[in-house]
Amino acid sequence: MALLTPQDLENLSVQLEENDATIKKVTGLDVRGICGELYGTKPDSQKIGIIPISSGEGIIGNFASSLLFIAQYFGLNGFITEHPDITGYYEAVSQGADIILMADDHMFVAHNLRNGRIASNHVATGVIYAEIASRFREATSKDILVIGLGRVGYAGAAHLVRKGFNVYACDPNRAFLEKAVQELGISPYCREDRKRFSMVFEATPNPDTISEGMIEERCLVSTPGIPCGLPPEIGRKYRVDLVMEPLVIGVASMLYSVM
Ligand SMILES: N[C@@H](CCCCNC(=O)[C@H]1CCC=N1)C(=O)O
Ligand SMILES: [Mg+2]
Repeated sequence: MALLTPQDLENLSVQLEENDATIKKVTGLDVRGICGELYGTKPDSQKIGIIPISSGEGIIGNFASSLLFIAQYFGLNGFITEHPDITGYYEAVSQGADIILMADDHMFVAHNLRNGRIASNHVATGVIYAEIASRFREATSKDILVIGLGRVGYAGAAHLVRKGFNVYACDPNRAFLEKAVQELGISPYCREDRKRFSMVFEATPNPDTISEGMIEERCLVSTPGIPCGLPPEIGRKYRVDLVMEPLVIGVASMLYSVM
């Protein structure tokens, strides 16, 4: 799994402001509004214990401080533990954390100690970015394209199927595609069909996965993927809105889902 870098997390508040404005423009709601409708919850000043985890590739610069910014942005009472790992866990619980946020190289979780709910970043991120794409007010049909069927893409595709969208999907890994066809009933997207979409949810760790033949002249691309799947020249040539932000939107989805 691709890990965030400290550079990805610079200017997070600017990235959030720009993306929230775009989301509001194309869906009618901002991130708070969409998360509230998606999960039927709202933040209530819960205490958020942020625990740095030193396993694997180790602590990522800007990661814990970014989570603190996100908690505060959504009106929550965040704190970063002085120590990492188990010592940090003990500290967070002793300090009365209602929700624990911590990540190793494979899983990033939000665990609500009061109601027992737990969320993973990859599912919460897939769901929220798919949801954003599906709420494009100028969409011309219920057809939606999902690019990438890994942990994030699959979760988003499953969410869109549940919501009754016509999900077309592609992934270079044929086993991933087969699994999604079997389990979700999605339709494989083939370039030869020359079918164009006004809503695209992209969840791959590769650049330039979106080509001209895939999108309508007016289109919304929603992606947590790093680097961006939309080539800049295509974004300029067509009336494409892009929602792309490395962490805040996915973490908002995690937090709202465990409230
Ligand atoms: N152990 C490190 C955090 C590691 C996070 C790795 N996971 C990712 O980069 C995922 C989460 C969102 C996007 N990619 C620390 O505590 O500083
Ligand atoms: Mg995000």
